Amino acid sequence: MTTSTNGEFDRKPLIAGNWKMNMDHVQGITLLQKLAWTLADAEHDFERVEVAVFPPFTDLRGVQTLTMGDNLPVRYGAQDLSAHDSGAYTGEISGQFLSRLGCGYVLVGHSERRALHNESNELLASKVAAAYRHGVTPVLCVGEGLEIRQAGNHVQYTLEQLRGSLAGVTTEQAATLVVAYEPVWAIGTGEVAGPEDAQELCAAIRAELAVLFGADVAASVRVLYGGSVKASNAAAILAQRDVDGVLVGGASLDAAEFANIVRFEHHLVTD
Ligand SMILES: O=C(CO)COP(=O)(O)O
Repeated sequence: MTTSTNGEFDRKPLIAGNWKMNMDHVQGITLLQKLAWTLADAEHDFERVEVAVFPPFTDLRGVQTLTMGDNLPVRYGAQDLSAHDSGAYTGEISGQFLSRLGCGYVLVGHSERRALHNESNELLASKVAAAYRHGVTPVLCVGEGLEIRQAGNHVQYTLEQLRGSLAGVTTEQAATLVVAYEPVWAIGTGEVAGPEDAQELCAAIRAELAVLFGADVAASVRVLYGGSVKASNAAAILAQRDVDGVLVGGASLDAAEFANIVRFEHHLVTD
């Protein structure tokens, strides 16, 4: 993403909040209402900078009712989905259900699912396929752990995850894809990747997408950075050419802080 002199972006920035396993359905509604009021007060232009939240599954019906009832311009998605559409898969959630709940997006392959639930690139490729089958845009998460970074293999490792998790995706599907680069060592640690680190990997991801799907698709895919993003560091990260948004964990649970990340352009001058 660039912020050229006329203030136009190459791609519409996406500021996404991953609530993880926080906020029950009552708390979730309060948080979303606060966020919507704060952004409305600030006259935020949602056409210019898109906003999406990723609440727990149990919040999604309430989020749908609120956004429809109050006509909120905030988009939302789920944090995971099943590779299957229906059947004997106890505890799993179908992409079809997410679609019916108005989810525009779904996270696929968050590092916490890769690590805690042994989700492989092969399984994630089936989840990506399931998301497309039901018209929900996948936000594919990739990123390396500390040891891989220290060994200097972070680019190679991340691109392997990307290729493996996108196996079977068509060029047409890829045009709507969102990728989130989230280095595991920066998640929830307060250790944010420097803007140059974020740019290096986001650019490498875009270059790989060009190899896989062609330059036009690569130019349209939004690549986000995630890992300890806050209002105080978002603007510098988002000023990088290939960073088209951020995926925010902890700081998305505070409406005022998250709204300030959404309004990152207003911090560009002062940061
Ligand atoms: O995992 C993340 C978003 O998906 C990042 O989490 P934090 O912003 O809490 O580091």
